[in-house]
Amino acid sequence: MTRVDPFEPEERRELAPANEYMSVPVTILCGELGAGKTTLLSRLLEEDEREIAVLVNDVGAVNVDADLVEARTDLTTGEEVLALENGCICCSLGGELSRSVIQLWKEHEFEYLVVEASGVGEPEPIARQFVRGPAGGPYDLDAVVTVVDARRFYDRFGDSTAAAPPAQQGTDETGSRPLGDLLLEQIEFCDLLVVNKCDLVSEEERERVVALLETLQPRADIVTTEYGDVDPTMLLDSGRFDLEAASDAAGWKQAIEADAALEVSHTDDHKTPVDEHDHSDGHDHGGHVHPPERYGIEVDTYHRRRPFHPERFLAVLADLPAGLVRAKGLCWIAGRERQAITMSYAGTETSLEVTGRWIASLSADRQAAFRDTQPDLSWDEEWGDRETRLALIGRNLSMDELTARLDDCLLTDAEMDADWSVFENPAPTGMGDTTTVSSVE
Ligand SMILES: Nc1nc2c(ncn2[C@@H]2O[C@H](COP(=O)(O)OP(=O)(O)OP(=O)(O)O)[C@@H](O)[C@H]2O)c(=O)[nH]1
Repeated sequence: MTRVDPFEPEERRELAPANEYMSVPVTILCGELGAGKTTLLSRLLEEDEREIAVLVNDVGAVNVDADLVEARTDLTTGEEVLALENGCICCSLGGELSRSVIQLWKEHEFEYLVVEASGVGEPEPIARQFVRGPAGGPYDLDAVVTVVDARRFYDRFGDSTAAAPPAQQGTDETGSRPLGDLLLEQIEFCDLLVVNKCDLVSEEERERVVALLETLQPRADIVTTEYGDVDPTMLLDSGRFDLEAASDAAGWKQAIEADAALEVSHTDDHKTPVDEHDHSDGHDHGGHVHPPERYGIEVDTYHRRRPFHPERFLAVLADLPAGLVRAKGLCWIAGRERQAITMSYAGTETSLEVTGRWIASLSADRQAAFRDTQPDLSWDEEWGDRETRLALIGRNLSMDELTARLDDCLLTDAEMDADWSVFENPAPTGMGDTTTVSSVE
């Protein structure tokens, strides 16, 4: 098997201040394993006249992608393929990725760089390398593009009432991996969504996929296609990327921010936060901006200032309704008074991860410092900023029922006065620790 080696140096360029050279535009291509990234890329290399360098990263020793792309690429005329062989881009950030792209830039003349992120790479840290990292000098991030397999996406999220999922067609050599957060993170952090394999879905199924994607990611443009047949101008030099906008683009994040903003606009009403069940009917959306409800797709938020009983909450997480597509946000679990825990559900599993500390668990000085910088932070005299605020995105499911089930997990008044440390508690404790709960169908 021939492999494209890290290149023999031809002429070395030296890094100079950014204004002394034209930075090279970069498109990052993400998407689940087998979604069609390589197919799309091969077409792009064929159709675009420019000299395009390609950085492929893949997990595992055999870098099939690099070989495939190489076979379609004429290295002598300038299109270059560099394989990152030592694992995944996102695990070697700041190290191998930056070194590789800078080395590539120094040693080769090319007009455009495409980074094909493996199906398991998180797009945001990769993108940040090209904005804030050392690669931000010679490169200019133009767009993050995520390729979605329409068939597989529909089968996972499209319609829970369908009798039996259609047989896998085409190409699913990787088998059906449990859908982790990653697929949705790739959808939620991008500028353009390419819905590929549309030959394997009906028109109605395709429309449902698009409607769900629009809900999960209201900011991205969406194009539907077969065999990656996308106009190269959609992917290259599109000028779409904006780090701040991309970081805030996720539908769940927007729902939570709208909910929090609504609360701020209603502050001054001196509620007793511990007893505040402000969405108890599940429909108190006030001024939320929700996408039009199509195909039964709905976005809701759940906000409570009373902790969950750990065992009851985990039992509900193990039995979430099939129509729930995405749930994400911070939760307050009794017995974890320091840990701000992010709950993230993406189709089959929920992860609970300690992603920070409640400000209320810091020293008085540090609390004051944080609260000075966040004047809008709602604060309870007894519990401070501890709260649960989740975005819920689903289709054909009763949000009222889900809300009621979550409410049953909240501590009762008697439990509020009990010793919380005696609860059986599988929730994570250390920063970065994660507990994963699989939904039993
Ligand atoms: N039916 C159908 N098959 C497609 C389409 N696009 C790509 N394929 C096939 O799907 C398989 C996977 O496509 P790739 O382009 O290798 O997917 P990838 O995202 O690069 O996959 P990884 O490298 O594993 O991450 C190949 O056999 C393609 O021929 C499409 O639109 N329709």
